Amino acid sequence: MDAFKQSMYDLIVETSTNLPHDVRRAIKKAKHAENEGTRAALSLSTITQNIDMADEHVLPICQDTGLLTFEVKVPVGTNQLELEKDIEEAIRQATKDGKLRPNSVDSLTGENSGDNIGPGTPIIHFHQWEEDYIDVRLIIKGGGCENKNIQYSLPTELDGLGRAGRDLDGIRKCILHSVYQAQGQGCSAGFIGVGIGGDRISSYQLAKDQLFRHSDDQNDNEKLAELEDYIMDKANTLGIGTMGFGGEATLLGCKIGAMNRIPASFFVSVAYNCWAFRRLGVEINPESGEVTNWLYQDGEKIRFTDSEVAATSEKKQEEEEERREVVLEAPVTEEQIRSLKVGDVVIINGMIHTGRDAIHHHLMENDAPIDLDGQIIYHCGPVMLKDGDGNWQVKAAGPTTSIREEPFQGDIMKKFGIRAVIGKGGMGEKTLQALQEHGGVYLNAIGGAAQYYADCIEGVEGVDLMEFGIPEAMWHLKVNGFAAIVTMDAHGNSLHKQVDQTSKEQLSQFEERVFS
Ligand SMILES: O=C(O)C[C@H](O)C(=O)O
Ligand code: SF4
Repeated sequence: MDAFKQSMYDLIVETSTNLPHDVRRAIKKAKHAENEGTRAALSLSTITQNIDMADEHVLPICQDTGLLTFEVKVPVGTNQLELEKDIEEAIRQATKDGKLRPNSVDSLTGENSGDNIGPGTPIIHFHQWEEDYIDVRLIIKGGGCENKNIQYSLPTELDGLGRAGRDLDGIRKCILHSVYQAQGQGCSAGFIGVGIGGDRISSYQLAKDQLFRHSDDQNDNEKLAELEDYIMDKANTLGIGTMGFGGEATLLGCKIGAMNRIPASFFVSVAYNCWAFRRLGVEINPESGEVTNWLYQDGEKIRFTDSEVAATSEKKQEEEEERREVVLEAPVTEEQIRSLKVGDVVIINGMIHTGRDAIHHHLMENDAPIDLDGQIIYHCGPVMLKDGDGNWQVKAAGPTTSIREEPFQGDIMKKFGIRAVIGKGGMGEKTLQALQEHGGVYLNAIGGAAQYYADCIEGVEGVDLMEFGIPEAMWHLKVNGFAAIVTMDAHGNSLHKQVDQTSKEQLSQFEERVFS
């Protein structure tokens, strides 16, 4: 590999496996904000444990290694075509090495290109500049948080906040609303980049550009600096918390940029990024292709397993939340499931089977490749690699956003006798009703904790429907000590519904004008 290609490979691997120092600082702060002993605090501990594991094993922090987006600044006269080729080669290699999940899928046929290269993937933006070095910034942003991006066209009416007009106060309302609507589905606590003005496209681009700002920088624009502080303060009172379990840490960072617009349009765009905020940058010598400086790595690197940081929180919970631990092993009976309640922690041993979008779609029309009676389905698209002996190894395996399966989940559970599904972010009314009728339960795993869960997987016992590609196939996994929390039970209770309601009530307290 020549030097530039190697530098790009290093950038990709480092971005996927090692969170930048500024992001680590923000997560540490959140840990101190959470009340000790709560679900949110325990989930944050899993997250920080996962961050350290990914770093130590040089494996993906989250199994969704996202859409790779490069922002490249080059001295005038640099051959951009050469750089593009090298970046693509580096991506191919990182995919082969299990540092990236094959994530590039044909939008019409569903076919996975297998190497992360395809029309539109990766995204590479080149810009020329007057400096004498190359600056490459990379963000790998997963699908769950990308789906929670939102764009507002002002004036508009907002749930809980009323009318948002074409002024700073209307912008304020949109941003607060964007955090509320994301709930836990984008693996909160999250970071947001906000773009004001432009057209629909440039507004979103500006929002994403904000994610390249340093987490602890100060906005040059006084009004926007004030708004950023206000949002950080108020969004963290919404009570959404880690993974939407309720809690004190909902937003880890807020960066806002503004540009001109044309008189008839007024857009506010929000790019939501999960806690697994994977973005890094390097400065490169254009002659040698070597890295001269790593960006976002100033200050000390926080390692969460250090005893001082591991002590979760400064705040003590007044009353310990009641928590029951139940061990489950498939096949699970209806009686076992009906005995579970929201808040119980379930420890799973034995077999679980992955199934996400393509599998759910398939199962609506077809038979299952194995008997699913009493079984547990895991909404997960893992990173898998074959070892030297041709055996599959799990490299990363956290949950995916479950709500996408809402139209199918209840029917599929009933059709095949499935008793439990594990996912993240919760599901809706249709599934909640089916859980009640059929005797089923929804278990929430911690989003992004891909190393933590991969560690619970003792073996891969087989795979079906490989034609859907690695993330979408049905993997049969033997697990030991796989922990998840009951967030929807067979008695009509849903923690997600409850947090949505309370956070909406909280949101409505911010209806009054603040900025004139
Ligand atoms: O695709 C995945 O594995 C997860 C996705 O990023 C999600 O948050 O749903
Ligand atoms: S699973 Fe969660 S942490 Fe991973 S990319 Fe999706 S939103 Fe981010």
